[in-house]
Formats: sequence, structure tokens, C-alpha cells
Amino acid sequence: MNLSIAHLGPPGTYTEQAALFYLNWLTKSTGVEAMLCPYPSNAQTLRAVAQKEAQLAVVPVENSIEGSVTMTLDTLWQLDSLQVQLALVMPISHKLISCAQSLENIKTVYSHPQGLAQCQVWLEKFLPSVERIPTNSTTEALLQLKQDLTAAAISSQRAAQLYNLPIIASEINDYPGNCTRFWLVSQNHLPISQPTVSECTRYTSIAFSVPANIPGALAKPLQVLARLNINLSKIESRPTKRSLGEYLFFIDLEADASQPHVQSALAEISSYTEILKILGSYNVLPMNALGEAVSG
Ligand SMILES: O=C(O)C(=O)Cc1ccccc1
Repeated sequence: MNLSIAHLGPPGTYTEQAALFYLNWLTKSTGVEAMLCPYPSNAQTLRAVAQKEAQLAVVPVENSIEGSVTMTLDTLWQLDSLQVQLALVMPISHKLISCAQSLENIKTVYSHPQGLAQCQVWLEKFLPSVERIPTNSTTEALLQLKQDLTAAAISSQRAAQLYNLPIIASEINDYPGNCTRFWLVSQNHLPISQPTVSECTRYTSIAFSVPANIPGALAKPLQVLARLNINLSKIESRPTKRSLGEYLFFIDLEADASQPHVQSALAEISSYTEILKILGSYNVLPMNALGEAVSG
């Protein structure tokens, strides 16, 4: 079967790089071929899988500097038929790409909001009066750079090579350990090859709304997890968008949903929640799984 993997485009995005990493691992370890399909936004990427235009999607879910990618969480909550199959954590090293003679000639900088946010201290220091323009992805503005010698974009080294554009400044992210977690998402019940690394922790991501804003609404589900000795690796709240002050909770557990004590925990939690969604149980694909480095 030839799989299609949806991701944020145009080609050269960090998300495409993560998708390519998975594709190469898949082909090397199982012989299954796959093709990459770029979409204009992460929400459209996920909808492509929900509508069966693509079998898989790779989406960014969390950055070590900027926190959760809220559009990904919100869209996963809205789309019922999707399942997280795998996580990938990729280092992100931003470059400033431009055809300008020097930094002094730059008037505008384009990037995905995450790219602009992850380099804000650098931008304030080296390009304090430059206009920052958010784009749908780090690669969306790259085709304009050859025409506009006063424009720059924050993107990856790989993108600079793909579009044959010069890098005018390197390592411009504010924190050197910058990395992003991506999720590989499929339709429910699609069996997907997962790395079989025995010592690797399994995660389960869940999301729930609570029936009312009352004392203990969040504490009760958390107490269940504590009592059953299930460790949390992340908790995030998002507005329900129904009324101000009402929240959904996204929680990552260090356990597999098929384990009996996790099944009991989830059954008990469902009695305290309004809607409970099990987003998936998955491994993290180690970035050395291919034996070759992938860097921004
Ligand atoms: O725009 C991209 O290249 C993306 O894939 C989104 C993104 C942006 C910045 C860091 C990580 C992911």
C-alpha cells in the first residue's frame, strides 16, 4: 500500500522534515513506501485525514520555548475520528534567510508565529525596527525573497537549500535547546508501524471537558491518576469556546491505555467528565532511529 502523509507546506517546513523522518524510518524498517502531501495549515492537514484524503498527518503539538500548538489541540478535539500513533521530537535551529546585502537593509521579516516567537530576543537585538509579518508556515514567504531585497524569513537550513537562498544569520533562536514535539495522526483503527523499542516509555494523551465549574472538577480526575500511580508528563487547558472561563483539559500520561490499571483509571475518570477523548497511545520515535542526524 502506498501511504500518503499530510503535513504543513509549502515544501521545506519543519513539519515536512519531521514527516520525512518518519517516512524514511517507515520505508527502511518495513519496506512500505509513502508520499508527502503539503497542506496550507495544520488544521487542513488534520482534516485531510479525517476526510480520508490522506491516511496520515504529521502536526506540531508542542515547542520547548513557546508551549502547546493550540490550533493542533483545538482541531484534534473537534475531529472525532483521529488517533495519535507516534511522537517525534525534533531539534529546531532557525536561520535568517535573505537576499539583502546586510542586516541593515532588511525592513520586513516573515515567519510562522512560532518562528517569530522563538527568535524574538534576537530580533529585538539585531533588527529592532523591522516589521514582523506572521505567515502560515516558515516557508510561505521564501519564494518572494529573490524579488524583495529588503525582506527576510526565519526558516531552516534545509529550506534555504531547497529554495537556493542565502542564510544571512545562523542559530538565531533565543534558546539553543529549542525543540518541537510532532504527532503522527491517523484515522481510528488504522494499524500503523510503530518502533519497537522495549525500554521506551509509552504515552497516552487524553482530553476532557468537565460537567460544571465546581470545586474538585479537575482534582477528581487527577486524584484517580495519582491513586493508580499513573504519572502525568503534561497538562494543558484550552477554552471550550462555549463561554468565558470554561475549559477543556489535555493530559499526557506515561502509560499505555491497554494496561488494566489505565483502563480502570479511564473508566473512573469518565464518570467525572462530560466528554472524555482518548487521543491515542504511542511511542516516541528516537531521532537516531535512522542512524543519520536531522537538524534544522
Ligand atoms: O512553519 C513550519 O515550518 C512548521 O512546520 C511549523 C513550525 C514552526 C516553527 C517551529 C516548529 C514548527
